[in-house]
Amino acid sequence: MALLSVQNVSKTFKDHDYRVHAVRNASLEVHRGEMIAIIGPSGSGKTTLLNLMGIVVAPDSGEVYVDGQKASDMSDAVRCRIRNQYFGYIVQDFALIEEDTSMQNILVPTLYSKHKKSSKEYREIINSMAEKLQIADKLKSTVKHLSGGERQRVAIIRSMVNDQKIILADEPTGSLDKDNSAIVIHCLRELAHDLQRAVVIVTHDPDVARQCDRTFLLADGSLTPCAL
Ligand SMILES: Nc1ncnc2c1ncn2[C@@H]1O[C@H](COP(=O)(O)OP(=O)(O)OP(=O)(O)O)[C@@H](O)[C@H]1O
Repeated sequence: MALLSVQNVSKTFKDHDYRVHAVRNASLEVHRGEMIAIIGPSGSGKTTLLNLMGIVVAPDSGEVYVDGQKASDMSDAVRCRIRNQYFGYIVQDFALIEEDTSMQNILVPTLYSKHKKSSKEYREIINSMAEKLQIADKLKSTVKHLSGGERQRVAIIRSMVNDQKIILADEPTGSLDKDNSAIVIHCLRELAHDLQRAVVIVTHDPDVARQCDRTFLLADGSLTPCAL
């Protein structure tokens, strides 16, 4: 069974007097252990599709299933719990708390977790991931002193600290140079292939998309598989 199944979803926004068809009848199945890229021009609906996949936004029509559970059947409380339990988000501008340390930022999702681990267990997970991502020495640093690549690696650890199974990354390399971009993509590949998470990356960058297992093109809200 697919970990995340998006079936014929559409989303329209009303913008003053006219309607914007942000996503039209899109379908996609995401499995454990794979990294998927969604590419497309600006305004083609990529962020909206990611929000639909992450059950942040409800579709006008169509359905989203998370690990077989139908999103439209969930109460607000259940949807919120499923979102926290299953999804990790990585966004372009990192969305970190600048005045806090890397460790404090990474621990934020654990504050809302229903299945709390002991602080020793969290420390072990975080230290092992930080070693892999080569930022173990930055865990006690204040985020405002970190480079862009370091911040993004902190955001990656935060996205998986609660054992989230699906990582949704919106332009995760958008503000990074080539070297840092390569490190971040390498980390996301490890999350997918070694740790069996499902990773979905929205990107403008064909080089990033080429490193994914499958690529889809979103054009004017319509999603189609694409070979690069
Ligand atoms: N809340 C909203 N209200 C009105 N229109 C919206 C809203 N959110 C998105 N849109 C419109 O829907 C379309 C798709 O937007 P979206 O942000 O999903 O595109 P995108 O592919 O992620 O763009 P970019 O690559 O520039 O970030 C755009 O025309 C956008 O203006």
